[in-house]
Amino acid sequence: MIDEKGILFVLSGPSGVGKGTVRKSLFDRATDLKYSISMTTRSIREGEKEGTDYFYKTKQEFEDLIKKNRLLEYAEYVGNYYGTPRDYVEETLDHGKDVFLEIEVQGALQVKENFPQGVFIFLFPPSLEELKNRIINRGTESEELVKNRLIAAKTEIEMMDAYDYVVVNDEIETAVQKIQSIVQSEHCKRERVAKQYKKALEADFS
Ligand SMILES: Nc1ncnc2c1ncn2[C@@H]1O[C@H](COP(=O)(O)OP(=O)(O)OP(=O)(O)O)[C@@H](O)[C@H]1O
Ligand SMILES: Nc1nc2c(ncn2[C@@H]2O[C@H](COP(=O)(O)O)[C@@H](O)[C@H]2O)c(=O)[nH]1
Repeated sequence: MIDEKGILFVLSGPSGVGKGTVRKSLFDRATDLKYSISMTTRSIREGEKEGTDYFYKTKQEFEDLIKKNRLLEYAEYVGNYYGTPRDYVEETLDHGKDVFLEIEVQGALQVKENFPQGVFIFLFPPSLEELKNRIINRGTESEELVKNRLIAAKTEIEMMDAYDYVVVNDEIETAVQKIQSIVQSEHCKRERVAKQYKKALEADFS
């Protein structure tokens, strides 16, 4: 059967590289992508909203979700849990809609095991110095947390080869356009495969 499910796109990259900024700019444009809102145990930041940025959970609530297998993937990242709701992603893909995840690397690797047909994009900083400046200037984390996130960034960058695409986030506009191009070309690839499959089926039955 021709696969009519949606495509799963996964965006990762070190903390402060600009994943959230690029994703929001992508979603501000006309897009058919559906964003999967994650669950987290981290505290809500000023300006964030429950159900828009995250679903905020206690540690106990999060561990219950893990036990009940309600998460497609989850990871402990710099002292907090983060995870992707399984039902939302599976149901949306089954309805033929594309899903976009913005998650860290350990979680992305778990997703890759279950969805090898997914499209994995790594957002890379123009330089490590710029990465550090961005996370410090965002001003949302204490000095210690910034330090821990930068330590995690090193390990994350080492895993970059596991991704299908690397996009450098120098100019936001350029990075967003590149991700839009990736989305379009992945659709074209699948259309081509579907056409080839259809042709082979017709030949079989003629
Ligand atoms: N291309 C860019 N040029 C300059 N500044 C940028 C760019 N992209 C993002 N920023 C800024 O860098 C900071 C970090 O961006 P953002 O919060 O989107 O990163 P993130 O990768 O989502 O981080 P985290 O993983 O910690 O949530 C923000 O202050 C944002 O405004
Ligand atoms: N494995 C997962 N990682 C996630 C998920 N949602 C967000 N994240 C990533 O966590 C870090 C920290 O996020 P922050 O909002 O505290 O700055 C960042 O890399 C996010 O992309 C998820 O569901 N699973």
